[in-house]
Amino acid sequence: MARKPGVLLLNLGSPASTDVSDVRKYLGEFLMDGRVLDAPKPIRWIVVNGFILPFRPKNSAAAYKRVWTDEGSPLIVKSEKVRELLDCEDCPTFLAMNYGEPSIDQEIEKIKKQGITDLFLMPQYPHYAMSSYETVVAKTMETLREKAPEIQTKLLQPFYQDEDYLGALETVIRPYLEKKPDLVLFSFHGIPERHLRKTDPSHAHCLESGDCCENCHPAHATCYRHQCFTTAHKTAARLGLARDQYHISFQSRLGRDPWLTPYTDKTLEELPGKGVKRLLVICPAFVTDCLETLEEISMEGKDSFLESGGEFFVQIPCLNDHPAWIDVLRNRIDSWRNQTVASATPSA
Ligand SMILES: C=CC1=C(C)c2cc3[nH]c(cc4nc(cc5[nH]c(cc1n2)c(C)c5CCC(=O)O)C(CCC(=O)O)=C4C)c(C)c3C=C
Ligand SMILES: [Fe+2]
Ligand SMILES: [Fe+2]
Repeated sequence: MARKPGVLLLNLGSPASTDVSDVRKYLGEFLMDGRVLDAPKPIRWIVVNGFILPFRPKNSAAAYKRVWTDEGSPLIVKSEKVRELLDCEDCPTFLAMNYGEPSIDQEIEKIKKQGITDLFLMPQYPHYAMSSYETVVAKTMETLREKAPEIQTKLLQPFYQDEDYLGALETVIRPYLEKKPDLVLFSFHGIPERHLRKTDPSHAHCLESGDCCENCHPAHATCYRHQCFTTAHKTAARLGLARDQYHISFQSRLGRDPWLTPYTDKTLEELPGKGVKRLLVICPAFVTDCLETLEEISMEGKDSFLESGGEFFVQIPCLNDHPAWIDVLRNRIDSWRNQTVASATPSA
């Protein structure tokens, strides 16, 4: 039977609009995900509906309004551009979001209708976290099992130390070093410390000592903290940055539980007092600019750094549709296609 390959890009998703009601619907779907808020379902329901949804949607909607474009959510618009650039007739590319639209469900329907036999799943998350990579993969695999079990799949692994991804980051960051920063801050999306312990298969390694996530350990196949450190250290090495020329922090904390530290918001307030006046910030956990980079860092973070005595602040854009990143994705797709065709061709 003739094989028909296709690609499915996966990301987190945005509300349908900046209306408070749409933001509430989106946050409800997002936060009722048991891999995001991992309390038992009835408790999660009470926390989400009793304590978060009555208040947060109004503030989040205001934040989304600050970054929303005429075409829609930056995350969706930029992801769609990437999809268009990768799309081709003999290997169509689809885009689905874990929450909101385009949904995984509707895209898998489309994929099925187009007769795709082999699907390359490409989660746009460089690092493994149960609240990002794991949840989008779990939902996609469940949907495929239910709607299209006949489709063969291949899954892109977390690419936090892939030399091509690091090379693309280097290409994007390097021109900004001409601005002579005092420091480069690598700010990653945070996660609760509890999640790190849960995804440690040994249940005895991560966060057990200060440098546990810096060392080699089998637990690191699913250790978000180790993977973020690795991305930062390897990118810094490519850029020729010494250890005192860059800093690593974690942003976007939600709730009162301890999350990975140091926190980006506190770091931005403290750095000017430590003599850092000129700062570059890069957010490598996001391949696509979104609310958390464009509002939390470029607006809120910048204001806070400058108000604390900083003099120069630039947030380096995410990889988005940069040609260096599109090349990386296209190469991954091409090598998968070559392997798929080769494995489908009977040997003589
Ligand atoms: C980079 C990977 C991400 C991880 C890990 C992650 C964990 C995580 N997030 C929340 C809560 C929220 N995140 C929100 C927005 C958001 N988060 C990511 C990525 C990761 N989240 C992205 C790409 C975005 C932006 C979406 C966009 O539309 O631009 C939000 C919504 C906005 C807000 O109200 O602040 C919430 C809420 C938790 C609790 C969590 C880990 C447990
Ligand atoms: Fe998030
Ligand atoms: Fe670890």
